[in-house]
Amino acid sequence: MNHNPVYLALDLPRLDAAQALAQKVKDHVGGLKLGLEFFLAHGHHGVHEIAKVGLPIFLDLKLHDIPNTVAGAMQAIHVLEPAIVTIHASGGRAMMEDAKAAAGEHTKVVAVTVLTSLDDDDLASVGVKARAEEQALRLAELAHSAGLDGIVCSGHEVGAIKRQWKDGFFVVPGLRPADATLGDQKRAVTPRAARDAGASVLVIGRPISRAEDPAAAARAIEATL
Ligand SMILES: O=c1ccn([C@@H]2O[C@H](COP(=O)(O)O)[C@@H](O)[C@H]2O)c(=O)[nH]1
Repeated sequence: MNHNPVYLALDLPRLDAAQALAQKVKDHVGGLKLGLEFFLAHGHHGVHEIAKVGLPIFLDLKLHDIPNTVAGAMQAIHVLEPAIVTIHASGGRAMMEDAKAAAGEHTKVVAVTVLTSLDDDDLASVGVKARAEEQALRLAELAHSAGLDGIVCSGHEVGAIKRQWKDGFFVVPGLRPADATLGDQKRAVTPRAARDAGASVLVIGRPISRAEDPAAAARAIEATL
């Protein structure tokens, strides 16, 4: 894997716009993340097109269903050879075990613990009594014991999780340079803080994609790491 830990989230509905953005920033990021917005619009063809840029592809599909269905979905994307795929840890141990068993050997399967757009009050409103950090730690432990490669969590809890899972692969989104707006992210830290706390991959979207000069924004973030 490229040593630049930044993966650009290509959350754009148009394939040509996503290709153009990827070309602009490709020398300043280590990989490209394609999420539901892109994959539902462009499917396998879109992934092949973005892969031509030459960077590792992260398919952020956040699969969450019964084990048999998630395993089938993993098999369906096997041919795309993604570097990283996400599933939801709250889908449970059997779902995570079956997802990992169905993934290609070069694909890292990582489980989303607590979305970075949620805070303690949001968790309480869906019946989770634990605080975000406690819940993320619990789900990270479950993902570890299910044999996954790592987890997705915020920069607030990655350090604590890494202390329990020393060789885990930690994907951290919800990153904002000090002067950037949060938008819908509630548990945000700076890219540097996340890296210092032990993140393996730094996922960054709007601070680059919505910048007037995305390449300059990516370069500025790279310079802080
Ligand atoms: O907990 C999570 C899991 C995934 N994401 C994804 O990361 C990017 C963040 O984009 P920004 O524009 O930098 O906020 C986006 O694709 C999310 O789907 C996340 O934010 N939090």
